[in-house]
Amino acid sequence: MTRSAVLGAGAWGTAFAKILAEAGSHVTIWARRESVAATIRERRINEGSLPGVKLPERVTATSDLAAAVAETDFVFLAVPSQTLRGNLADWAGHLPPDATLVSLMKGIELGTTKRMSQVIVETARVAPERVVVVSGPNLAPEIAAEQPAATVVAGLDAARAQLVQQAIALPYIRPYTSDDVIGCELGGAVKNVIALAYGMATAMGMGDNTKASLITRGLAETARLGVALGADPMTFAGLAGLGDLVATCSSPLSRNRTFGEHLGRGESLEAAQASTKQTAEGVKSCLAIRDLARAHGVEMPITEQVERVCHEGVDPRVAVKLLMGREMKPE
Ligand SMILES: NC(=O)C1=CN([C@@H]2O[C@H](COP(=O)(O)OP(=O)(O)OC[C@H]3O[C@@H](n4cnc5c(N)ncnc54)[C@H](O)[C@@H]3O)[C@@H](O)[C@H]2O)C=CC1
Ligand SMILES: O=C(CO)COP(=O)(O)O
Repeated sequence: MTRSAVLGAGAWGTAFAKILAEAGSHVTIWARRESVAATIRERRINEGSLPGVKLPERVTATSDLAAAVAETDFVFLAVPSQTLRGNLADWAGHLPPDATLVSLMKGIELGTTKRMSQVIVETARVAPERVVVVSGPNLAPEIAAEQPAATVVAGLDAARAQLVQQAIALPYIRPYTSDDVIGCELGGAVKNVIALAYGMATAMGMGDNTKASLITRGLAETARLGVALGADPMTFAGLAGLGDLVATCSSPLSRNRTFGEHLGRGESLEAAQASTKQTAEGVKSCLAIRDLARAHGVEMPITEQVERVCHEGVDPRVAVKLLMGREMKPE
């Protein structure tokens, strides 16, 4: 039987531990707080992150990192993107020498503009072939409720990607493999930014034409950046591109969309942060994605405006006017 560690006891790490255990792994969740680890161990619940979900017997938890990763085949990383580098700096020395490191995160690092797999390679000092990414339309509460969904397992080493695919396949999870790590990671990170815009549009009472336009043009700018970075454009028509974008934008369960709704109601960034507790990755990633796009000479007008609303105090209504008033061009 395989052994897996899930590092990060948030909504996704917890839902993913349930998947892994049901698919046959022994799973240890690492939680930062011992009280969270103890409740998972003793009562098999993580009420703060995934309320009402009972975890299988094969899931245990600890706040001791070395114990969590000991003798594991797979180490799944599910901490907020901006904390990954700091965490891995502490963890790198404990990781088993041949374990596959799997990123479940959807963000781009501030300052460096690196994708999560790049941060893992650099900080854990591992070969890129050891890193696999899982990304797709996978809202944690729906997955925990065992509603059928598909996802993508992307890796440079096809054999490792297939092992991860087998480790998470279930009657309600259909994983596809891919070799497009760049495309899958960008799809996951940029959709959070577009979902912020979608949430703003929703709160401003905008209709379905506006929302369809945002999704479509949001995907266009994601694919433009992806192609500039070497991604396969077809990835953006797949689960990690359009699939995740549609799920995140259309679901009231999305933290990014919900955060955007707060901003669309005229709240400041600080007020929105105070009323939403969980991670809304797009809020920070929009800055990094904007910088990445500028560095590659790629236009990302929606991302630029989301960044201005989030971090420069621009009124979302003004952002809409600016987007609509851009110079005319072919699609
Ligand atoms: N929730 C979802 O539906 C999905 C989330 N993701 C991605 O998974 C990643 C994790 O997100 P969630 O679990 O949803 O977030 P969350 O907000 O539910 O949980 C984040 C967890 O990280 C912990 N944490 C915060 N700061 C930390 C630090 N400095 N070091 C270590 N741990 C820290 C928190 O205590 C919390 O347990 C994100 O990149 C997100 O985009 C991907 C797919 C689905
Ligand atoms: O990535 C997700 C769904 O695939 C979760 O989206 P949020 O982080 O916006 O909740």
